[in-house]
Amino acid sequence: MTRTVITGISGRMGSTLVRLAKAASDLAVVGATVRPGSPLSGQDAGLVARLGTPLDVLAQDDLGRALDGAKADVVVDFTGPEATLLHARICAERGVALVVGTTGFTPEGRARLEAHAKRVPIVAAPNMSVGVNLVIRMAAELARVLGPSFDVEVLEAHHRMKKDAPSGTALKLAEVLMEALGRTKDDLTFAREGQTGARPPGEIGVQALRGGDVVGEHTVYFFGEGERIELTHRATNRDQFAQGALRAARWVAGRAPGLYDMADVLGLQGKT
Ligand SMILES: NC(=O)C1=CN([C@@H]2O[C@H](COP(=O)(O)OP(=O)(O)OC[C@H]3O[C@@H](n4cnc5c(N)ncnc54)[C@H](OP(=O)(O)O)[C@@H]3O)[C@@H](O)[C@H]2O)C=CC1
Ligand SMILES: O=C(O)C1=N[C@H](C(=O)O)C[C@H](O)C1
Repeated sequence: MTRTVITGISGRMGSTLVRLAKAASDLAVVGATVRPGSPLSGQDAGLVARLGTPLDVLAQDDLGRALDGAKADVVVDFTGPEATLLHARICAERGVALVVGTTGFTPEGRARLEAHAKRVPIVAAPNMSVGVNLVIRMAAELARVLGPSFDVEVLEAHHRMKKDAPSGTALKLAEVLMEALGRTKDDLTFAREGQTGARPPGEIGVQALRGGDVVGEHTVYFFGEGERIELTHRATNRDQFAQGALRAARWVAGRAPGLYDMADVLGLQGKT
């Protein structure tokens, strides 16, 4: 049984995680948190996560308090960069493994996460869906085989409430495409406007759409002469992200300290 604490349980991902963890016979939800000062603190986690039934675990507005006496194996965190870094510090101090789905870290924030991962095992991935992680690998393979004569563009679409852009997944796609094509960050173009001139060879475009209730869509375009390839993933609900995160939670509990990603969890070997 993997004893699991879930943070941010009133959120879109937090509430999905509570529902799916409760339904899993090999996971026990032993703690849950909401934002500091939230009026939901002290209420039953099942009700806060809108399950309609109690969980017999009280939501706390502090991860330290949620961990007290919980004997947790792992914390699963989909909140925001600042909260996640605080949670990572608490996990490092307490020796508890962590799964991070949060996106939008600055390079400095990412470095702080790496520092905490020297003390405890952390799985961090911008997208926990198994399907998306396979798409990421396929994108790299297509780029390698098609080569520099194809123009590569990444397009993502998300709901109107998303706080960061481009999505963490789009940035990860750009990173693996860059590596596969031998390009650098200087080749990334995040928006176009005005007299841009002809598309420079080697450019990788990354564009973001926001609106409505779009759960998450990513397309990598390979534009060639006389043909074009489009590699698309569309999420129609959040369950696959949460199932991937719970798979990571089972996998990371008891591992050696280190920063892992979903490729490690899924056993995907070799270069992306
Ligand atoms: N890796 C993946 O597969 C996926 C990653 N994501 C990422 O996960 C993150 C969350 O997304 P989403 O669920 O849509 O966002 P939401 O805004 O719906 O949920 C975030 C929750 O975190 C809570 N929160 C904020 N600060 C704290 C804190 N200090 N302690 C506890 N709870 C806190 C918020 O509380 P309040 O409501 O009071 O503000 C909110 O309930 C984003 O970074 C998103 O990009 C999303 C989907 C998949
Ligand atoms: O905020 C979201 O909703 C999502 N964020 C992740 C990202 O930034 O890549 C993953 C998913 O597409 C949903």
